[in-house]
Amino acid sequence: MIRIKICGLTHVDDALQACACGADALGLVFYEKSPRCVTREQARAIVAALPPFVTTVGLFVNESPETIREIVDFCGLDVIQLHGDEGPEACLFPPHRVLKALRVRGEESLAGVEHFSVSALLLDAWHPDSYGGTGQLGDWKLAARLAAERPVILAGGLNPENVAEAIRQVRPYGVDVSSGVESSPGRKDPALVAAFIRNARAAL
Ligand SMILES: O=C(O)c1ccccc1N[C@@H]1O[C@H](COP(=O)(O)O)[C@@H](O)[C@H]1O
Repeated sequence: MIRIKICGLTHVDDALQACACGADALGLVFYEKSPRCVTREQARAIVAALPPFVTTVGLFVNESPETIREIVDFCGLDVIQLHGDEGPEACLFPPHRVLKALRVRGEESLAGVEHFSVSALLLDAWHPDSYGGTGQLGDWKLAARLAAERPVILAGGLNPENVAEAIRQVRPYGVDVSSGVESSPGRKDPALVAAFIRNARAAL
């Protein structure tokens, strides 16, 4: 069964709509340079409004461990997503589960992945000017190779049109989408979110 994460929520109503469509996880971005960045207070209000059995993920880019722990505790987040240049030793937050994002640009981007003791690797597209949320398509061939060995969450440029084919080719543990289901940066389009989840579930 494919797990689906909708990332970059900034409003309670968008988050509830994603849950109503069957999202397994919701991502909240704590990176000031992102157009999807939320304050701790906004994130806490979104988490508090969610129904049970939905996993909340806090996304951080090169943030200090102390700040990450503070935010995770304050907001009641379930999972930590590290989407910057964090090395293996910076990905340990017991007892929290961690997703480490790798921005893939060729084979060498995956050198040393065996050193990451994380719940899953999230494979995103590489972009020269941005850490993520760019809508740039990832490398599905490399992702498929890694997904055969360990849990991989596929991200980067997914949308309702390509998500089923991506799942067929890569066979990931889960998929993650941000810009591909937006009406504008930070706001989700209800029809696109519904179509993304429907098409992902219909894959395979
Ligand atoms: O969403 C952002 O603004 C963001 C900023 C910094 C790092 C990661 C970010 N988002 C993550 O990027 C990938 C791919 O996004 P997209 O679907 O291509 O728009 C995804 O994991 C987002 O969670």
